[in-house]
Amino acid sequence: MKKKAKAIVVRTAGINCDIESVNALKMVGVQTDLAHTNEIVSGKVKLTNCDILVFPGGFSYGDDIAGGKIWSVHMSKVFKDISTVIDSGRPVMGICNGFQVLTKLGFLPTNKEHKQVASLTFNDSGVFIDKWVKLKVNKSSPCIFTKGLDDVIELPIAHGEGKIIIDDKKVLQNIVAANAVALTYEDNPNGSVLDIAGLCNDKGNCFGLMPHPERYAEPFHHPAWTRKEMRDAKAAGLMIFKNAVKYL
Ligand SMILES: NC(=O)CC[C@H](N)C(=O)O
Repeated sequence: MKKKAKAIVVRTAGINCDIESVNALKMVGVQTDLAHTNEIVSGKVKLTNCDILVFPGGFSYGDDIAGGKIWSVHMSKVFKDISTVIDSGRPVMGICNGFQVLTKLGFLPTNKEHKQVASLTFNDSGVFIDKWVKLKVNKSSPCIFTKGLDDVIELPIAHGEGKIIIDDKKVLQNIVAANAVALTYEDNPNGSVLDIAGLCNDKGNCFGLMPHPERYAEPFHHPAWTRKEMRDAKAAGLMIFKNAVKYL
């Protein structure tokens, strides 16, 4: 892509990782607009005008009903525009609360009817988990965001509803067959089926993940950053954003 890529980061009441997501995109050279959900629903901001679309993490509408539920109802008013962006192959990422939204809208996992076939619900432990975790990268996945990452990366998680549940065995089979599980937990902290931490669509351009890549955009974001090897390490979270640009 010759011209500077343009991204839209969507925010709404209760979102708290929007600025970090904007920052990560700017760090990889993307011109990024932060748009409120109301501006998008009213038509003031058109989602189809971006090259990269990000739904960041947080506690939209206070996690009322379920994490991401109310936000997904608002975003369903521009369902067609989100579909257009995804179907055209542009990178779309839902981080944590954003992943809950993409799932509740029926964009993840891939299914032709865009029905909700999965959900993210309460962690098995019943408590909010906030810690750094090790994640295995599925090298066979079509996910454009995880290309070239190390076999195992570290990112922080911070969620109460990170357990992905999928009842339909066919959906599970399709996910496995398509290598849609791009990231798995080494030590499943929430009880997710298949240890899923990150899931992409069949084409690999739409990606939802519970860990927070925007919170590891600089080596010093890592808790062990004062150790020489970590100071020199590449921040895995930033690589995920960089991959979106590389793909364009
Ligand atoms: N950090 C987040 O985006 C968390 C998502 C949601 N509020 C949860 O607790 O599950």
